[in-house]
Amino acid sequence: MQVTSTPLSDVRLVVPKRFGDARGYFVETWNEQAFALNGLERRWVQDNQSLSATPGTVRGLHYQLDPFAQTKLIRVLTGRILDVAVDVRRGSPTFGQHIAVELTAGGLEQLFIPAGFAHGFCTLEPDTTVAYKVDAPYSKECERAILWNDPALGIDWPALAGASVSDKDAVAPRLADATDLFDMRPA
Ligand SMILES: Cc1cn([C@H]2C[C@H](O)[C@@H](COP(=O)(O)OP(=O)(O)O[C@H]3O[C@H](C)C(=O)[C@H](O)[C@H]3O)O2)c(=O)[nH]c1=O
Repeated sequence: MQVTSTPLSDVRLVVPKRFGDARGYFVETWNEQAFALNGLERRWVQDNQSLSATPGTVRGLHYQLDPFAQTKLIRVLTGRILDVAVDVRRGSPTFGQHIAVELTAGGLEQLFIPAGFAHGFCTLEPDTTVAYKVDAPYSKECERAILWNDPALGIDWPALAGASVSDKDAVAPRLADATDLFDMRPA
């Protein structure tokens, strides 16, 4: 398993070892010991999966507040996405900064996003299926969103981004207007 850092502290790109043969391949998509050895131990409590039919579907940018803040481990089962994490922790040296990385079914790449980051993606192919583990249960009350195409974030979405967006995501506040964020500043 290969784990690489990203410009956002604690956000990691994970690529599991692929055992290929004439039939195809086998991978361990998650292994408690391997993840713990890389400082990525989490007690996953929920597995999620979404299918997006239209290329250019954008889901996000979402996060949950404490006590249901979530670490997420994202991978693509079919298709391709541009996966984005935005630091929404006031006081963080990278507050408002993001990373954008392509995750593909064929490449087996995974993105490990700790709590404190808003997460979203744009699908790049039809019928893209995304699966992700979370270490806290869904909480509608603690769920928040920031606007996916907030110009201040400077996310270089592909031209097709926004072909399909939920009503909720279309009216999310810009980061500057968001009231409920994480806070790393000293009390
Ligand atoms: C997230 C979630 C949703 N739901 C229900 C609530 C809605 O009735 C329905 C669709 O939810 P939503 O439109 O929020 O789904 P997405 O837009 O794919 O949201 C996800 O997209 C971005 C990329 C994320 O990182 C989040 O994990 C998650 O918010 O599923 C549940 O029952 N459990 C859940 O854990």
